[in-house]
Amino acid sequence: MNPDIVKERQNASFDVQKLTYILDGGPEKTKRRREISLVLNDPDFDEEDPNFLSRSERYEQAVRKSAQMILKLREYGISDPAEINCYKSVVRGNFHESLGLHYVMFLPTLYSQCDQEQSKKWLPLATSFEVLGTYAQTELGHTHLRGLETTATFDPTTQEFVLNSPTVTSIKWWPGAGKTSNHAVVLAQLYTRGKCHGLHAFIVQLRHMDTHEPLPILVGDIGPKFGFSEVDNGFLKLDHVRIPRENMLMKHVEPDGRYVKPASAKLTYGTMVFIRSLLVGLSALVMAKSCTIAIRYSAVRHQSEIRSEPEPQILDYQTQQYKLFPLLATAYAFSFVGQYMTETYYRISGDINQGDLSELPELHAVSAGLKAFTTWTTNTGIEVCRMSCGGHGYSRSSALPDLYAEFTPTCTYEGENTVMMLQTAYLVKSYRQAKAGEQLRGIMSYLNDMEQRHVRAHPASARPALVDINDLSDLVESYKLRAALVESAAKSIQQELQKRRSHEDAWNNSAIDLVKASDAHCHYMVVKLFTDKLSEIGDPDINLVLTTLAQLYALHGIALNSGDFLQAGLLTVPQMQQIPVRIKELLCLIRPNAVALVDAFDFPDKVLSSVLGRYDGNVYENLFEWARRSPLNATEVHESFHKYLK
Ligand SMILES: CCCCCCCCCCCCCCCCCCCC(=O)SCCNC(=O)CCNC(=O)[C@H](O)C(C)(C)COP(=O)(O)OP(=O)(O)OC[C@H]1O[C@@H](n2cnc3c(N)ncnc32)[C@H](O)[C@@H]1OP(=O)(O)O
Ligand SMILES: Cc1cc2nc3c(=O)[nH]c(=O)nc-3n(C[C@H](O)[C@H](O)[C@H](O)COP(=O)(O)OP(=O)(O)OC[C@H]3O[C@@H](n4cnc5c(N)ncnc54)[C@H](O)[C@@H]3O)c2cc1C
Repeated sequence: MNPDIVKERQNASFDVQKLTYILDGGPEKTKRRREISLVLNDPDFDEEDPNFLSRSERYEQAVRKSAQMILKLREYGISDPAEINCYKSVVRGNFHESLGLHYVMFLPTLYSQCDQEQSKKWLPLATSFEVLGTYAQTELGHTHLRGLETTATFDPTTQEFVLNSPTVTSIKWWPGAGKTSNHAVVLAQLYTRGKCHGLHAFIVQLRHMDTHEPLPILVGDIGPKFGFSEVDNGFLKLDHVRIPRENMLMKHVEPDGRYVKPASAKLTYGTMVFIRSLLVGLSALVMAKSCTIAIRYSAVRHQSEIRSEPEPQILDYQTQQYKLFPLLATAYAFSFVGQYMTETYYRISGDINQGDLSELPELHAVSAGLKAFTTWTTNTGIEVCRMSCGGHGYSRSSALPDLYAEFTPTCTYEGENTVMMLQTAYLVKSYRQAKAGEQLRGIMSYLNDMEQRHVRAHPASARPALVDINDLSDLVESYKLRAALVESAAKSIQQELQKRRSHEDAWNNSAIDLVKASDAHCHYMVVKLFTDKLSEIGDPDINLVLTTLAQLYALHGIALNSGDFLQAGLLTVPQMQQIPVRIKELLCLIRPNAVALVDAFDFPDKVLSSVLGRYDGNVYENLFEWARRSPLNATEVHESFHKYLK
């Protein structure tokens, strides 16, 4: 064990184990997660580092691993969806898998959209992996759902739907598992009796069940990408492909071609809401991994000098702390927001299953906004962690390049982040409702007292200094009032309408304000949920260290967005000048606990897959060993010497 890291652990002021329990949701859950993590000792999962393999080898390795995972899940009797998720994220490490989409999109779509008869047919096939599925929605030319071109036309004479990609731009593009899957959920515009009824989901067989040869359908892999090398993102061109009427999910077409409206057309989009909710938790996980790597490495890396003494640990540099500790605070904040998002998703989808759709718009708005907010923040955070590791952060051995490349598409898939932020129609609607005197419930209820607060851009000098920057509840209140930026967005729309612009143009001309409002709303939610969590934590040592992190998260966010807080008169200039001073004090308070705080995330070394983030801190000898495994070192003299240099 590296002596620096031993010393760091001795300095901790709290019980790491107890904090792990809080993150997991209780000691029982930690125990179970650790039991599941033991699978890492299984020799069947001993693999070469994918960074030393070609794309085709990586794909093959991932398929082998996916198949092994399925067999082991059965062998160990793991069937609870949360446990399957845990098991898979342990085994998968930092990479995605070819069968990932079957689990996260295909199966959930079947679970939520099959009727009884369809469930009876498809669920046994899909859960036994005879049917391997993908989710084909996006097209070469479109992702906006109303604009999708693929058609499904009902033919009552044969009781079939005819699926067609009428143009090049309508070719399905991106769906994972282009080479792996034999079925797809295809999203297409439904036509029956000559009328279009909008987007619906259909199950389409793509490949022969024994030979895996494609049916008369063009299907394949779209080629190498920024990351996701293990995943065979695919294309799919359908040329008047016929499927039985029973393959339409939720069956909205009667045998005579009559269309039966669903309770809400948006239920077809349910799988996206599910994944967006999951991505909040994934952001927390990846931020936590990145911080673990960068903070442990910063504790064992010595460089330059502060005083004329031996080289200090780089974690002692104030600037290093300023780069990393706000991200550490963010990892904790997002962990609690992830827990909230999961609970909210299951609560509201439970109500939806019982026929109560009243909270669907809020679930959609919250999951879309938090997905965008947390993935954007995490994406930039991983890169800060990588940079903070200097040159070694650039090596794939650090895992940070892989974490970045695998995570960055979360800002794009399941709804491009700007587009997701623009799903703020709900916010503006709520604002208008509150202004009209309606009492809002839930997370939007803060808009109820907007009129009394009069939060508007007028001189700060005309306002009382509301905020004690050392008081978390005051900071939460400031974020809440800043979230009233929605008022500016609503006003911008109003002004555009007064200029006789159409509603659509008024919306587009106010889009920057709308995204800002949405961002401020999400930021408020994160600060509030983090602060609320503190009241549940009885252990005084843990409460203290998490309170310090929550204060840092809140103040750092104000410092980054100082213009908003000053403009709205929520803070005075002298208070704003106090914030950097307080932030520096908080960095000093966090410093002795930094390593213990990342230890509490409890990532086994094999899951982190990072030479820099090793628990024992023995970085240099392992970096050397890792480099020696590089395929370029397989021979002492590379063949290119004989071919070109000699
Ligand atoms: C510790 C915990 C660890 C947890 C770890 C968990 C591990 C999980 C691993 C997860 C890894 C995942 C790996 C996945 C691999 C990649 C998967 C990628 C898959 C995809 O990308 S699939 C394709 C996704 N595509 C999109 O998301 C398209 C985005 N576009 C849209 O959604 C729509 O076009 C848009 C922008 C919403 C507009 O919709 P549209 O209907 O065209 O527009 P309207 O203006 O007509 O809207 C009408 C109305 O409906 C409301 N609306 C829209 N969407 C929804 C919805 N989903 N639900 C409810 N309501 C919705 C909208 O707000 C409008 O409301 P109004 O009241 O204003 O009428
Ligand atoms: C790794 C990966 C895996 C994927 N897996 C799947 C899958 O399994 N199945 C599937 O169906 N799809 C999948 N996708 C596709 C993914 O869902 C889309 O890429 C995503 O929805 C974004 O759409 P787009 O690529 O068309 O971007 P575009 O919508 O073309 O975005 C391009 C730019 O235009 C801007 N823009 C677009 N619309 C608006 C607007 N209304 N207002 C303001 N700005 C706007 C965006 O902000 C962005 O800056 C995957 C994508 C990736 C990268």
